[in-house]
Amino acid sequence: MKNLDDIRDQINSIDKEIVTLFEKRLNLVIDVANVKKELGIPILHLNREQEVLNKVADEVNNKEFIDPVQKLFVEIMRISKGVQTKLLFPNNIVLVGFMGTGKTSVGKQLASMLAMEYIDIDETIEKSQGMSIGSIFESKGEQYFRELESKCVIELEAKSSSVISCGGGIVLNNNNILSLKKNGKVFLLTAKPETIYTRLKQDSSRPLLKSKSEDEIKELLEKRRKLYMDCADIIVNTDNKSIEDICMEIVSQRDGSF
Ligand SMILES: Nc1ncnc2c1ncn2[C@@H]1O[C@H](COP(=O)(O)OP(=O)(O)OP(=O)(O)O)[C@@H](O)[C@H]1O
Ligand SMILES: O=C(O)C1=C[C@@H](O)[C@@H](O)[C@H](O)C1
Ligand SMILES: [Mg+2]
Repeated sequence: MKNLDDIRDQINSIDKEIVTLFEKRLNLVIDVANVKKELGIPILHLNREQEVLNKVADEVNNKEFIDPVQKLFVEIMRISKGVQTKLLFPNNIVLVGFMGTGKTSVGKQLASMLAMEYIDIDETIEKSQGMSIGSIFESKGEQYFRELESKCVIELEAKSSSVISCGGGIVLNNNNILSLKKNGKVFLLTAKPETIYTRLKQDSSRPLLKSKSEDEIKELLEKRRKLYMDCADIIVNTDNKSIEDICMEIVSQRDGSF
């Protein structure tokens, strides 16, 4: 029978090799990020992950280990992408815009694509209060919600390299925008009133839009238009675009300071 200590010694020495190799891999990942940055090459290479998974599967001797090896590489690539994006996106990506422009949908997918932390201000408030936004508006009033929103924004000043999806009314208090801009680039998502109406007509979770007509949406949008435009670093229209296309547009919009 094999000696347990001997086996553990072998595992320890393999772990040491893994650490050395992983560190080497991470350094190469950083090199890739720097080259991409310098040459302006798109950061995301969507087929690359599948190529790597196919390649490593070919390398496995015991075919029963293909699944665990691929799972390991999914994680290795997720961590590597996180290291790359920390370098390429040191700032937060802040998504603002009217209700239904897709801040939450786009933010979630963007964070996953770039392996960045995802923060949704509405969801953070709902979690901290143990109540839906509708219930907060109903039981405590809009002003109370706005105070929670501003408190949350101040706490987010400590964040970096995160995707932050704001609530639609974040622009109503300019101090919110000043805080978010300290560490972040503000992307304004836009959509036509008819698009917003179509996206949200079945959804009753937004107290300010409950059973509102397309014209009423248009009116509220007009009232807020200047606030949205004034805070935007980059504007991304979302009409007739898929969430994935919007994410790719945001990633490709980065500039030197981003
Ligand atoms: N580009 C898009 N194409 C089609 N449907 C979309 C698109 N973006 C968002 N939607 C849909 O619109 C609805 C609202 O989207 P989402 O919750 O992401 O908006 P939001 O900007 O976060 O709104 P809020 O300001 O209320 O937080 C969802 O049902 C979502 O699936
Ligand atoms: O535009 C707004 O004022 C709001 C948008 C939502 O994200 C929520 O924050 C809330 O429903 C208010
Ligand atoms: Mg949202």
